[in-house]
Amino acid sequence: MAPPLTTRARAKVNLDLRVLGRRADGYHELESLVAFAGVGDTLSLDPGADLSLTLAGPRSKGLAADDGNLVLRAARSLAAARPGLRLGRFHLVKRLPVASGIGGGSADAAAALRLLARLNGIAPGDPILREVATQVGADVSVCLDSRARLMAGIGEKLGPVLRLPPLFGVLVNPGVGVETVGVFRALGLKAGEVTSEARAQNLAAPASAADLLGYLATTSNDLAAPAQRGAPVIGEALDRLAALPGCRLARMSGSGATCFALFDDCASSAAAAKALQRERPGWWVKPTLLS
Ligand SMILES: C[C@](O)(CO)[C@H](O)COP(=O)(O)OP(=O)(O)OC[C@H]1O[C@@H](n2ccc(N)nc2=O)[C@H](O)[C@@H]1O
Ligand SMILES: Nc1ncnc2c1ncn2[C@@H]1O[C@H](COP(=O)(O)OP(=O)(O)OP(=O)(O)O)[C@@H](O)[C@H]1O
Repeated sequence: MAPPLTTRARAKVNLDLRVLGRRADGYHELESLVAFAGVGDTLSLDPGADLSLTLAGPRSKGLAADDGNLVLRAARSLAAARPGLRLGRFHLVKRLPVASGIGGGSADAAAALRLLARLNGIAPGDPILREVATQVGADVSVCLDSRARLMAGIGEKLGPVLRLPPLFGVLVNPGVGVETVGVFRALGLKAGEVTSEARAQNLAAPASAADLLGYLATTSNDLAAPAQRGAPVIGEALDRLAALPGCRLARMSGSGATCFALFDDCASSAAAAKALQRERPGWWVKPTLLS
């Protein structure tokens, strides 16, 4: 029997996030520099006639392997677009906190599309993958190849891949689930309202980590304030991160509650993660390279 096909579903980190306005359909136009972490879920696919999903892993509790799971939603959407698509049994090892601003579900959906593409001889660059990804969720498209780049529109417009200098990060989730829809709503924008101009379209890959940190210091995450109003513990996570020795930047990712901090080297990020985990044993704390 052939071994199952396997892929990683890496966490997405929004290094910055500007909300530019709200479209007539209610979705928000964004501009965000996105990077990917070394930590993630693992998805495998055992080819077979019927589509199914099983779950395991430290973060699978509370997540259902039902039709609402983004792995099955992505598979069904691709099957609808490609009649006759070969399917199979998916197995997801869930390590990323659910509803946490690091796109775990989106990464899983993108991973499902990659595995089905491999099984069915669909080329990674086939436009059908991008089309289906965009239907499944705003973040799924950027997770298809999980490379650092600028993301715009509602998440469907992707800039060229950026080779970022290595970033030594720590990811922290203070244990609260945050629903993306509520955070966007809390911005209070009216349909059709424009709040700011696009700014970063011509962003070139920064030559050094210092250049990138310099750029990031001029930006922010516009969703942090509304997310913190709903979940004040996010403010505590940001304060704890900022107080760690060697922290160069502490910021929330996506719609929260996961926050990240950046350090100059691997030893500093590892020491910081260890110290924070000791201080807050109930929080999810991961030192990781962002690229
Ligand atoms: C905040 C980010 O994580 C930044 O990367 C993403 O924009 C969110 O992406 P996502 O979780 O894949 O979002 P979806 O599952 O497509 O949308 C969830 C809900 O968030 C709101 N939403 C999402 C994306 C967007 N650009 N504008 C929105 O207003 C919509 O109300 C939508 O119903
Ligand atoms: N495989 C999956 N993994 C995680 N969440 C899933 C999955 N399938 C469905 N969901 C549902 O999707 C919603 C969003 O989960 P996810 O973990 O992707 O949020 P997120 O990290 O905030 O995403 P983003 O950063 O893209 O906004 C949750 O309400 C969750 O119940």
